[in-house]
Amino acid sequence: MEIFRKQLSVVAFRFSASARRTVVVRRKGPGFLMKVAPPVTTIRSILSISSSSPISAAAEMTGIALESEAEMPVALKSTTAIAANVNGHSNGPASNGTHYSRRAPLPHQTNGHHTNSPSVNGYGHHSKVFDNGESPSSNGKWQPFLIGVAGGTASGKTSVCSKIMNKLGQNDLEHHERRVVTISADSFYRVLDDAERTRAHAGEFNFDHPDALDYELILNTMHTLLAGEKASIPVYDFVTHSRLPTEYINVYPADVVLFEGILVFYFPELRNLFKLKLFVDMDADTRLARRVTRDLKERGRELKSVLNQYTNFVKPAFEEFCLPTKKYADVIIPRGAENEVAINLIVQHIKEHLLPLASENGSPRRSMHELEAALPVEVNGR
Ligand SMILES: Nc1ncnc2c1ncn2[C@@H]1O[C@H](COP(=O)(O)OP(=O)(O)O)[C@@H](O)[C@H]1O
Ligand SMILES: O=c1ccn([C@@H]2O[C@H](COP(=O)(O)O)[C@@H](O)[C@H]2O)c(=O)[nH]1
Repeated sequence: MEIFRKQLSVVAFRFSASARRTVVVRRKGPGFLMKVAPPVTTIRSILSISSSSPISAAAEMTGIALESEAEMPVALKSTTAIAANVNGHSNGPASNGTHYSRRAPLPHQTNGHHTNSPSVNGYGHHSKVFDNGESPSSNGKWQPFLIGVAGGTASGKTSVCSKIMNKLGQNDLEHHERRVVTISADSFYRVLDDAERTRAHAGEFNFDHPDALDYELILNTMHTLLAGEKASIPVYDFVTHSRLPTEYINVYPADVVLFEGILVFYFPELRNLFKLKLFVDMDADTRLARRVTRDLKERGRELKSVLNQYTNFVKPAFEEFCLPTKKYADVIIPRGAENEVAINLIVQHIKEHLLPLASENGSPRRSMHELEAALPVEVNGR
């Protein structure tokens, strides 16, 4: 297990320049399959890495090779479903309105003692797990690791987050044990007045403009989670273009928070909260085709209005507000959720953040075992 842990620690973003051959370790049932493979692909063809990223220098130096094996497509969920599913506490339309009680302490947060506060035992000494050289927080206290996931409409942001959650085995865990959560910016569309709602129903409201979002609530929510507290966020209904009046989602403190949305890199203050920024890249034709299918099936739209909205608002706003934020990304993921290799690298990066926290706190390392058990992917080492 220790060997496996060491192998984990050298993958993803800590490639050595000397790594010219790749040991592929694949978990198959209870054992490991190990093999040595020659380089097959360079990291540049798998995912684009921003030149400003601390990752880029390491990647530039390496000829690291990666292998991947196609997986079955994951079940794809609607954005709202994902937002709800992430914390598992949706009180969405089909629920009975019962809210979950406060999240139980995570194994690594208790040191064997029960506490309701995820931030009680300051994790300043874990700063080494942050590859960007920053400590978990400015005051040395534990903070969640915030990851922003941007990209155009229907680029696959939700699907990428869903895959990350699945690969980390988070969807299989009891809700109170989950250490990674996903939140969608779709939950934060602001409340429209009557005139705006009328325009929205006619397909004449610009939901792709930054003003369509309740930015204040977004920031408050992020700061609440960073403080290790529970946040309650609205449930958005795309059919009525409004929040469900009596429903909300409880998001409980987690070690890693994925926040996905078309404009999550647009606002500087929000953008600066992210320790890792991902941009999901997909060509416009594919995105339009997927959006049409999704909006007709899941968002109660007519073809004509989807196309009008796309031409008048979605496309121009993408070019004006979303695409320019691609430059802020640390990692660009071409082909969205199809890009297993890129997603596996990100999963490894998250594991590198989570595993040391679990093992260095005197915890029974249950979470580490759970994460490893849930890892059906190749792991590259030396
Ligand atoms: N690789 C894929 N192949 C086919 N359909 C996909 C793929 N990825 C996403 N989709 C579909 O495209 C639509 C948009 O995907 P989603 O992940 O919700 O994107 P976003 O969150 O960026 O809007 C969804 O209906 C989803 O099922
Ligand atoms: O009431 C609404 C609110 C938003 N939209 C559209 O949603 C997308 C963003 O969601 P993705 O899941 O990233 O596609 C945005 O382009 C808005 O146009 C909407 O149609 N109606």
